[in-house]
Amino acid sequence: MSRLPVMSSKRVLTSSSSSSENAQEFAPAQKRIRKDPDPVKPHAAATIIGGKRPAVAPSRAPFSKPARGMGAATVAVGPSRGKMSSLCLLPKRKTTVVKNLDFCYAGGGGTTKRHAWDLKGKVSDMEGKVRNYQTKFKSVNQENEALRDTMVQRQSKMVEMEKELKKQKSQISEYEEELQALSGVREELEKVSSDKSTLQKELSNLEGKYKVMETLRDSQETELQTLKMKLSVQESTLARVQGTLRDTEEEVRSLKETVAQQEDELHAGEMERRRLHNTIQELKGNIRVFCRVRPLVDGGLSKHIQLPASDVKTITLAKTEESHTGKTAETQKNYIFSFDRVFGPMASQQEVFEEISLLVQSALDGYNVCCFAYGQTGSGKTYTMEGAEYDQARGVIPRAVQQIFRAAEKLATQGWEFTFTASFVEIYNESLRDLLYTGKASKRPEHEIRKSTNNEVTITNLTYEKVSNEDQVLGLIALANQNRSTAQTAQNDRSSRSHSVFQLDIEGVNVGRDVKCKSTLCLVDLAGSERMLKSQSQGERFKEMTAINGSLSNLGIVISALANKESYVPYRNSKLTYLLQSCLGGNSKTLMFVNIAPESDSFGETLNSLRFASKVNDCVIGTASANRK
Ligand SMILES: Nc1ncnc2c1ncn2[C@@H]1O[C@H](COP(=O)(O)OP(=O)(O)OP(=O)(O)O)[C@@H](O)[C@H]1O
Repeated sequence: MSRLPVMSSKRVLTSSSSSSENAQEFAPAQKRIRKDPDPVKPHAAATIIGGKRPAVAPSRAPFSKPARGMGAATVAVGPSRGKMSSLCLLPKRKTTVVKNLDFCYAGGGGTTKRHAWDLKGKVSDMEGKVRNYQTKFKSVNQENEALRDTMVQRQSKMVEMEKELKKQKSQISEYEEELQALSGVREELEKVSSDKSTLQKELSNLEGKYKVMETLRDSQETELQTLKMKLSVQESTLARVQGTLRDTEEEVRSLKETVAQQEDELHAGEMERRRLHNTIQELKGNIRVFCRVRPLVDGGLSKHIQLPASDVKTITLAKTEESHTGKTAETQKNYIFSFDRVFGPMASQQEVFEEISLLVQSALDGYNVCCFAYGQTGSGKTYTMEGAEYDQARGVIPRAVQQIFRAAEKLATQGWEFTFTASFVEIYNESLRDLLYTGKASKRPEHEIRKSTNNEVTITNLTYEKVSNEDQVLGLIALANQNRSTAQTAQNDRSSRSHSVFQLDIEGVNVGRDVKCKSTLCLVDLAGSERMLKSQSQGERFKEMTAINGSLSNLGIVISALANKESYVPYRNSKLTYLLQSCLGGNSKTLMFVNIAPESDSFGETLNSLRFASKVNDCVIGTASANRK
């Protein structure tokens, strides 16, 4: 900070001013000193003759010319040369000396002119002149001494001034250094100044922005005020709503409690319904037989089948025989059969299904259910099980599937979750064929029936398709029919001579109640049951008939063994009974349709079918228990 420019500048100015003063005072002296080395030769100065020279001018010199005017005076006795030199140092003094000399000379000349003979007088004049000169010389010497003193003083002053000059010079160099340093400072200053201008620009920009921000802030403050007002309104609304919410929450809580209570009741009711439903089914019999009479092709009524209007459980098969004796015209033999339900030719698909829908419900409740259609070819088995395309003609399988998915949806509201797996298999000549197979015909795999340790029956390499809705199942049924018709083209009436088994595995779980159930709904369209005389059947047809008759009669034997609670039930004797094993055992509900063809020429087969069905109907399968955990 000691190098503040202003202060330094002042110092410089002060010094230079004093220096200049000194210089002014000193300069002339210096000039004079420089001229001095050449001793002044006083031009027109008097030639001073030393003391050695005769004090009297040569006698030859005429008195008429005693002085030379402005020319050099010849002085008889004068100061030494050195003293004269000293005198000549100062021009002014020189002038004075010259004047004096002139005066001296003129004084000599101013004396009264003596006669040539007045030598005494002349000597006296000359002596007077000498005395004058001596006096003058003394005064000049004194003056010279004074001048010398002055010169010495001046010289010492000059030395001082030189010292001062030296000092000033060093000061000047210091100042110059300082100035140089200051030039760096100036650069810095310039930089600082440029920075300053940049900063000023930035500042002005920022000020502009600040103004914008201020405007924005003002508008936002206004907005904030508006929002605060709105907020206060909202807060009061919120407080009101919160009050309402608290009330509502309280209400919801009590409603939830009610709902939970009702759910408990509902679940208990559902379980009770299942129990009662099962009781009813058991009372109805775990194996039930429904008889269904197909209408005649021309729509008329069959004469040999009688269905009493008041009784829906009886069917009478009447046969008129001629008397052997011929005395009476005709004798009529009636075969009366009772079943759980007999459907006449006018019974609709809906009517038939209503009777079995209770069993379908049992399947969802966790009971194995098996429903199969038995009867001669063309008696209406497929119509009963599958029906036709249009809605009212839909058979048991599509209706059962629809009922199951709808019921599952309803049970989902009570916490039940169901998974369904469908399979469709054909048994032809005691071999299994996957009706849901979609691969190449040449790569059709072989199938075997396997029974697991927990008595679950499965078929190897069979397609088990996970389904979650009715349409998916209908798609699979269509695929199965396509597969069957392909096989049928190769072999006439093959579908009549094979059993088709549709199985829907149902698994239900109610996590909330920790309840599970598992069951299988098995819907079977059996092969035609007509007997053929061995003599009339040959080759492949004979083999087919043997297989069909074998499996159907074994079905009868199995049912009979179950009814008699025999220790050994020959399930393995045929593929059909082995496959239906879990649906025919104690833990199952079985429904058999016996389909009747009304034509007179089918009388024998009808009688056989009714006898077979009657035998099944007499069986009471052990009390079923639901597959629950
Ligand atoms: N209750 C019924 N009402 C109207 N038509 C029926 C009825 N039952 C069967 N039919 C018709 O009779 C014909 C033969 O029926 P269906 O094919 O169901 O017999 P099936 O016993 O299945 O024969 P197959 O053993 O050859 O398969 C079909 O045209 C079918 O539409």
